[in-house]
Formats: sequence, structure tokens, C-alpha cells
Amino acid sequence: MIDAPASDAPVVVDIRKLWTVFHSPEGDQVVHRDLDLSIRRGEVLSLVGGSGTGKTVLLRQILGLEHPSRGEVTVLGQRPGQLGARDAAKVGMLFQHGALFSAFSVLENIAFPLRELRLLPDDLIRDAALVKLQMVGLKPEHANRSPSDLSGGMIKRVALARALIMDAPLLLLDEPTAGLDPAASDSFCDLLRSLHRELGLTVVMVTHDLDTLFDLSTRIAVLADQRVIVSGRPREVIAYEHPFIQDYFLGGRGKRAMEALHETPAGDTPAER
Ligand SMILES: Nc1ncnc2c1ncn2[C@@H]1O[C@H](COP(=O)(O)OP(=O)(O)OP(=O)(O)O)[C@@H](O)[C@H]1O
Repeated sequence: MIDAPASDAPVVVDIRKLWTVFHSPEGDQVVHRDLDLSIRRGEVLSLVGGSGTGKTVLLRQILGLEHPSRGEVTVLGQRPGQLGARDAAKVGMLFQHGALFSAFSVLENIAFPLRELRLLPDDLIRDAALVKLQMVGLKPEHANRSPSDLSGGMIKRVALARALIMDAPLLLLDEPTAGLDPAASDSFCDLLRSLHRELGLTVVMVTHDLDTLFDLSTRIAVLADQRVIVSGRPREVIAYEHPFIQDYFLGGRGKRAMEALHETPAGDTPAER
């Protein structure tokens, strides 16, 4: 189980008065309006919200792939995207569906961000990639396989190893368990939980899967009405009155997840804290 960090842990991601506006011939689309969010070291912060509320865009802004129209995003005190390749050492990202290079082997995929930096000799890069391969529960004999020979769960693990190759203290997860069957999903959550503990990671996650959400989150932030309407422990969030929250958590699917939560002894899940 994941313990929430102390409330005075240092801030890793700080988002202040953020606006995201997309312009098109049909007019402007305001995705985020005056959005504030701070994420502290050791948190597993899950972003939930309806389709199109800007969860993925927010992850991309934290990663530095996109920039806000107004306001500020800082990661460890600096704006992402200003440091170029050095940003990769601060933020690792697990993209939805893994996004592996099909022409590369498993090990080449894992090593890719490190190789791009051109700072280390090939044998050291290979050794670092092999360490990460084992860290995500894969075996050295998987190293030379092609992504097309892997199961969905293994693809996620390779993508996670690649996200960890730079030893970044911040990990972004976009739908980490999407497309996995329940057993593979549980086992991937177990892996994320143990890596979070062993590596002292801060995690920002987008997920639509309520089991994953309740299993891993130390805090949930709900995006609606172009901002974070509430953030807190799962129970606090569920108690907040808003149509999206009633629908999302208290609809059929949500009720089942909540029942599972109630069956767990108090204090045993992140949701209870
Ligand atoms: N580069 C872009 N140019 C124009 N519009 C964009 C761009 N990127 C995202 N959008 C729009 O911004 C909105 C938010 O997109 P985003 O992918 O972040 O939503 P989301 O909350 O992750 O949704 P989902 O849960 O469906 O994945 C959507 O309406 C999307 O069409």
C-alpha cells in the first residue's frame, strides 16, 4: 500500500494560474482556466475528469512537450522544456499504449533516451538498460525480442523501464493499465507500488480505471469546469458535490469499486488515509 507523504514534503510540480487555449477557425477552446495544482514529493496524484477536460494536455505540459497559453508550470523549480535533453533526467513518461519503436528490440527501446543524450559509451548504456529490464520484472532473455512478440503487459513493462532509464524522480503515467486484463492490471499495479516505494518516486497519473485509481492514488484531483474542482483523499473527493463526481464515482461502475473499498479493513488502502 502507498502511504501519503508528509504534508510538508517539498513541492515537485507547481502549476499556477494555468490557461490552455486552442485556437481554431471555429473559435477558441479554453481547456484550462486559472488552474492551480501542487504535487509534493512521494505523492501518487491521479488526475480524473471527463473526456476532453485536458488531463493528457496537462501531462504534456508537465513534460514540457506543450506550453500553457498563460500561467506557469514548474518542475523541481524550473520550467519544463527550457533545459532540453536535461529535462529527460527529471521527468519520465509512460505513454498510453506504451509507444515502443517497433523496429527496435526491447533493450534498444529501453536504452533509447539514454543513447539520445550521447554522454555514455555503448556498454554502459546497455548495462543500465539491463538493470531497468530486471527492475520491471523482465528477464535478460527478453532483451533481444521485438515489441511485436510481447504481450500487452510486457509492452507496458518495457515502456516503464524506458521511462525509468534516466532515474528521473518524477514519473508521469498516462492510462498505465488501459488494455490490460484484470490479472495483468493487478500485477502492473503491484510493480508500480513497489517501484514507487523503492525509488522514492513522485507520480502523476491519468487513469479511467477505478481499481487502479483506488489501488495506487495517495490523492485524486478532479478536472471539471476547466480547473481542479477538488483534490484530496478518495473519500474526500467522493463526498464533494458535483455532477461529474456523482456520475463517475457513484454510477454503477463506481459503486462496485466503492463496495470493494468498504470491504478492505480501515487504514489498509490509500483511500482510507
Ligand atoms: N494540439 C491540440 N490542438 C487543438 N486542440 C487540442 C490539442 N490537444 C488537445 N486538444 C483538445 O483539448 C482538449 C483536451 O484534450 P486532452 O487529450 O487533454 O483530454 P483528456 O482529458 O486527456 O481526454 P480523454 O480522457 O478523452 O483522453 C480536447 O478537446 C482536445 O481535442
